[in-house]
Amino acid sequence: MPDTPLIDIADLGYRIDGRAILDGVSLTASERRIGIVGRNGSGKSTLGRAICGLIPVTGRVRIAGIDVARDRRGALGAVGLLFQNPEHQIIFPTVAEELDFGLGQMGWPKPDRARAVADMLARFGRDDWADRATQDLSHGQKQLVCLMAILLMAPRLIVLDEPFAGLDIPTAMQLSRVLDRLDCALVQISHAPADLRGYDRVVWLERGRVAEDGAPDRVLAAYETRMRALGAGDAA
Ligand SMILES: Nc1ncnc2c1ncn2[C@@H]1O[C@H](COP(=O)(O)OP(=O)(O)OP(=O)(O)O)[C@@H](O)[C@H]1O
Repeated sequence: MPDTPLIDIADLGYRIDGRAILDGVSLTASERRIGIVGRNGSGKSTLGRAICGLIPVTGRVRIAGIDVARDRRGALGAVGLLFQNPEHQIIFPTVAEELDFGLGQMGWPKPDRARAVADMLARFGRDDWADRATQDLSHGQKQLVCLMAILLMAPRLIVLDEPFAGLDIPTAMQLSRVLDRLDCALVQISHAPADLRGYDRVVWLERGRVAEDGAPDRVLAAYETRMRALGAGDAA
């Protein structure tokens, strides 16, 4: 289906206690690198979860043609989410078990899973991590485990929720290189324009709605000007 957009979102809505968190968001996109910016509480993480089919929204969310909220198994091969906090993602005591889980969910036989997990660890030069306790890993190491777990499922799209938050400079540079090399499409959520340098398209969310959508230079310049104006006053 060459004409199927990678991201097909129409009139997306999500409410908590009657309050609109996402309100009429529409986005059709097939770019490889898409940024989502917006200030704290604008709905970025919620949109990320909606793109992955993890929350009950109104409207349409299709990723690579898959209705991600209804077709959960199909969604695993379509889109993966790197959570803002890896503590919220990791559930198993060892790295190998953590990496194995998603493939099990996808129905892979055990020997194939073990081979794929070993290959993934080798790809990142972490062959000795299989039996490491996940709870003993640093924040950046946990994040890498989460990213490896997603890559094993080979989704068409990965949503990264503030992936650089809390990383020191070398770890951030390493992650940046890892992300640059990925073949799959990325949606990166950030409030730092510098994180989205070189991206193909940027969507600016404001109070759960799309404020601007388009070329990064234009959207990020408008976003930064607006954020600085807000920051200069005391009412932000
Ligand atoms: N479980 C929840 N219960 C109540 N309100 C929530 C819940 N989850 C999100 N919200 C509210 O929804 C709004 C959007 O939150 P969201 O986390 O999507 O914003 P964000 O743009 O990712 O923010 P940040 O940059 O601070 O991470 C916020 O006002 C938040 O308080």
